[in-house]
This record gives sequence, C-alpha cells and structure tokens, in this order.
Amino acid sequence: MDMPFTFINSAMSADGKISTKERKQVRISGDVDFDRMDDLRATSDAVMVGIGTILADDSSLTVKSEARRSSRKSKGYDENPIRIVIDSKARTPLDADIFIKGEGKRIIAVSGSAPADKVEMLQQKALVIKTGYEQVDLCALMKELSSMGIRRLMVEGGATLNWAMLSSGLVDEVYSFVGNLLIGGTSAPTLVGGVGFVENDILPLKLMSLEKMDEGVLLKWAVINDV
Ligand SMILES: NC(=O)C1=CN([C@@H]2O[C@H](COP(=O)(O)OP(=O)(O)OC[C@H]3O[C@@H](n4cnc5c(N)ncnc54)[C@H](OP(=O)(O)O)[C@@H]3O)[C@@H](O)[C@H]2O)C=CC1
Ligand SMILES: Nc1nc(O)c(N)c(N[C@@H]2O[C@H](COP(=O)(O)O)[C@@H](O)[C@H]2O)n1
Repeated sequence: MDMPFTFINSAMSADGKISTKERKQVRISGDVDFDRMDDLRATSDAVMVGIGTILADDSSLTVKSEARRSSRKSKGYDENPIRIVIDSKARTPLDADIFIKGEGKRIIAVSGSAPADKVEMLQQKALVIKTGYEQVDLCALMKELSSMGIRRLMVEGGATLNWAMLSSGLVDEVYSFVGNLLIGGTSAPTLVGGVGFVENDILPLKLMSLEKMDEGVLLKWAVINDV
C-alpha cells in the first residue's frame, strides 16, 4: 500500500534546538516563516504531533489565514486538515486547544496500553485509532491513515516523534527553518531526539533548496531512505 507523502516542518535555533531545556515553546520563526507553515497546513490532508508537544505547547494546529480556510471550504474540505496526536496512553487533555479551536476532524492514535476509561472519553472528541502494545505502531498507523485517504501528511514534531518517524523510514522530506538565536542546553530538544543512530545507520539527506527567510534560513531536505 502507498504510504502518505510525509514531511516534517520545524523551526530550530542556530544550535539545532527546537525549544528550551524546560521544553517551553520559543518563537524561533518570523512572520514569513509562520505564514509559510500556515500554507503547509492548509495544503495538507493531515497534521500530526506527539503528545509531548500537546502537553508542552497546547498547539491548536489550525489554519490561521481566513483566506486559506475559505479556499479549503470552497474545495469541499474542512477548514482545517485532520489533526492527529500520537498519544500511546491517551493523555491528551479533554480541554486541549486541539479540541476547542477550529472545525475539522481529530484523530488520537493510542496503543494497547491506553487506559480504557481515557480512551472512552477521547472517543467523544475524536476518532481513536489503536495500534501497537506499549507505544503507537507508527507503520501500522500510517497504513491506516493511507487507507482513509490521507495522501499528504505534515509532521510538526516534537523531537521524539520526529526521531520515531525518521528512524522508521516514514519521512520523505524535512523542512527546517534555522533562526537567528542560540538556545543551548544539553537537555533542550533538538530537531531529532530519541536514542539516535549508530554510525552505520546514519540517515543521509539530499539538499533540495536553501532560502534566506526572515532573519534566518529555510532548508529543505529530501530523506534518502533506501540506502
Ligand atoms: N520549534 C518547533 O518547530 C517545534 C518545537 N516543539 C517542541 O518540542 C517539544 C516536545 O517534544 P517532545 O518532548 O520530544 O515530544 P513529542 O511531541 O515528540 O511527543 C513525544 C511522545 O510521543 C509519544 N509516542 C507515541 N508513540 C510513539 C512512538 N512510536 N515513538 C515515539 N514516541 C511516541 C510518546 O509518549 P507516549 O509514550 O505517552 O505516547 C512520546 O513521549 C516541546 O518543547 C515543543 O515546544 C514541538 C513542535 C515544533
Ligand atoms: N514553525 C514554527 N516556528 C516556531 O518559531 C515555533 N515556535 C513553532 N512551534 C510550533 O508551532 C506549533 C504551534 O501551533 P499553533 O499556533 O498552536 O497552531 C506548535 O506545534 C509549536 O511547537 N513552529
């Protein structure tokens, strides 16, 4: 089965950090990059984040531009792409902005380790898809998303989900805005977290484009998965 075309979009500091050591959201992008991100959301079938990002940032993942929302509507789509949270243990708060803000479908991807009562509560707010035992089985989930008609998937982090998707060979492209600031801190999350690759398994990239944007640089990379 064809997997969705999947890209990661992220903003990082000049030292590769995507937030602070307290995992607090930092404004790294300028207005132009935020607008570019909004356009990516508006042109995607679904936007995915990890539960760490929901708990840290309370992201709504909505399309901010009214014109883009109207354009989606006029084509018969919901105003916002399907919003997906990767949340093995069903920890997504019921009052999270992702449920409160904006119209459109939500998917909470849980695993067999999610408590039944929490799953039941989430089912009142979203479609709940269960894969895997302890953690969400991302490959199985991606197949299911594909069977639902999701062709273009935007992954918005954070570090742990980025690692899990990349190390499972599920990402086609990575778009990284590099901003004009240094965050520092060994424990501050970087673009890709997780356990990391050993030397023989390091994932190669091909540079697609490089563009000066706001006070930083936008890098677009293709992931070479088949080496
Ligand atoms: N600058 C930027 O562009 C962005 C920055 N961020 C920042 O990133 C930080 C959050 O990143 P992080 O803490 O890494 O959290 P993530 O958002 O990456 O979520 C990670 C969690 O996903 C869950 N998960 C479920 N299934 C899997 C799986 N198969 N593999 C891996 N994880 C899985 C795990 O929790 P469980 O086991 O409970 O399911 C895991 O802890 C915040 O500080 C946020 O501000 C986030 C997005 C964009
Ligand atoms: N692209 C980008 N640039 C930055 O400077 C950022 N701080 C982020 N952060 C992520 O943007 C998302 C916020 O979404 P909503 O505005 O709530 O819809 C969230 O995922 C942040 O972590 N991104």
